[in-house]
Amino acid sequence: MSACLDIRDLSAVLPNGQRVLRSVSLCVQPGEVRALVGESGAGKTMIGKAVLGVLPSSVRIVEGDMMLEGEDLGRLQPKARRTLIGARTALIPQDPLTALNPSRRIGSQMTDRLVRILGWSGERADTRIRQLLDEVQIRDPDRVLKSYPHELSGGMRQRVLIAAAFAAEPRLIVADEPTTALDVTVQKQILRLIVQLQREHGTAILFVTHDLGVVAKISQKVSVLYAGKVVEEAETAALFASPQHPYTRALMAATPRYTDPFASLKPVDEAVLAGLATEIAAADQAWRRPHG
Ligand SMILES: Nc1ncnc2c1ncn2[C@@H]1O[C@H](COP(=O)(O)OP(=O)(O)OP(=O)(O)O)[C@@H](O)[C@H]1O
Repeated sequence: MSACLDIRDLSAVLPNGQRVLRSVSLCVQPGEVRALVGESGAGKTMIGKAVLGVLPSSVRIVEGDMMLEGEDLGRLQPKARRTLIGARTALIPQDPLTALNPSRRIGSQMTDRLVRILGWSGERADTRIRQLLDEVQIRDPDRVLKSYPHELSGGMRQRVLIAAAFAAEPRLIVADEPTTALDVTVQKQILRLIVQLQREHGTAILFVTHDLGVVAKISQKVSVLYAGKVVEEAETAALFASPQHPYTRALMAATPRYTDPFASLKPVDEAVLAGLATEIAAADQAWRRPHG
């Protein structure tokens, strides 16, 4: 069986030649949750955007392959690629408010993707959306479907977007810090909901987070990123039991009680960061030689 997502040696650069992704490789099996963890600017969101085909125009992929259920995305024509990505993937974004159009009712926004991208009838889309609203425990679907985004709480808006993401039965969901913009009390409920739906639907998730506590709760495998480079990947339990890379250990040490959302973060050890900078500079130099 092919992997759900197989990224090999993916490098992306800015117009000035700076690499924002450095030979990234990772594989997500069907139904598996893979966490991408790292500090701000590590390139977690960039990987998600590369998979969804929505990289900023200033970022150019210069090397590597991305296979979605065995289909090589790089070999497809742009239209075929968009269709494939639209049918097989979905996004749960970080900020539900900015992800929703403020001037349109929730109902039409939720059915839109099913009707426009997947060609479903309005009736089929409406039935499916109501089914999913029930799964995300929204008990008054009529009111929610008629509401505008600002009329719902942050948690409700994220429930709506989770329902929309699962509605078309994607094979892979990119969840980009889906609880970060929410109140701490709501974060746990939303995380629990994502796990529940992920298990019930057997969907693979690429879960972007800076929070090791979330990694421990949600994922089976984890890639630790720094400066666009995967510095370590492992089964989640193995990573916590025995982190191999000095940066992973430093990241854990910087979050002493990483299961506690109220624990204060400390800066990552500077000597470790200096070592990493040297490692990355050497890798960049070696990479530049054949790439001009
Ligand atoms: N639109 C853009 N154009 C150019 N560079 C960008 C753009 N967006 C992000 N970057 C750069 O790409 C690198 C990776 O950014 P990315 O947003 O993927 O990090 P991240 O790990 O998701 O961080 P955060 O947790 O802060 O979202 C950073 O150096 C960032 O400055």
